[in-house]
Amino acid sequence: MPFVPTGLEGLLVFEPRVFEDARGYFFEAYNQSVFNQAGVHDRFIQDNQSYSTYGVIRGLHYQLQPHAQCKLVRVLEGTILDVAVDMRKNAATYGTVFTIELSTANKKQLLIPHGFAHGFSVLSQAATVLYKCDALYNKESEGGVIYNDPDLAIDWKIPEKDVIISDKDLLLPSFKNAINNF
Ligand SMILES: Cc1cn([C@H]2C[C@H](O)[C@@H](COP(=O)(O)OP(=O)(O)O[C@H]3O[C@@H](C)C(=O)[C@@H](O)[C@H]3O)O2)c(=O)[nH]c1=O
Repeated sequence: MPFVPTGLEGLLVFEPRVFEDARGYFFEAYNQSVFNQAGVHDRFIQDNQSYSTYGVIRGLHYQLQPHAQCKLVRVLEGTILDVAVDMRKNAATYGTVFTIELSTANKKQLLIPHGFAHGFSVLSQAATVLYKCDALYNKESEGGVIYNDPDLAIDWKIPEKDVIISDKDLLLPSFKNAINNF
């Protein structure tokens, strides 16, 4: 199975089989049947793509129910540190931070179920990130957690002086405050 468990229920690393030959490589970036066979039945209805330069941190973001989004994240160019935080109050892994490098080279994808906050930092000179979502963008239901929350203490692998982050993301609340409204 091309899915690797992470220890957090529903959070999976997808490692596609890559066919290499003299021309280059080929792989199925997404095949609904393969996901279904692994018990993943999310129906993706929106694709997002963003480009960011080194040091950019986007996140941590989520949409509240009933607009919660499952995300399947992959990198088209560069290397990112992808970060998922378990916000599910009744989960054994509530409050756990999971991080993984996703890159053009390793072709790994992260499947993030409902109930997680998501963000990433750009470790390469630039990165183009594509992620599929199972629910549409809904501005009113957007929420998030500040990237440097002291309880989560995430190592984004970017020196503080190099961090580039949106004004909007700098206003995000702490994990403790965000979880009250989650
Ligand atoms: C997320 C999103 C944004 N937008 C618009 C709103 C805004 O004007 C502009 C940029 O939005 P943001 O600053 O929120 O983009 P960004 O900070 O890249 O937001 C994304 O971050 C990553 C980590 C995620 O997990 C995503 O779900 C999403 O929240 O794009 C859409 O039209 N559709 C969308 O689905």
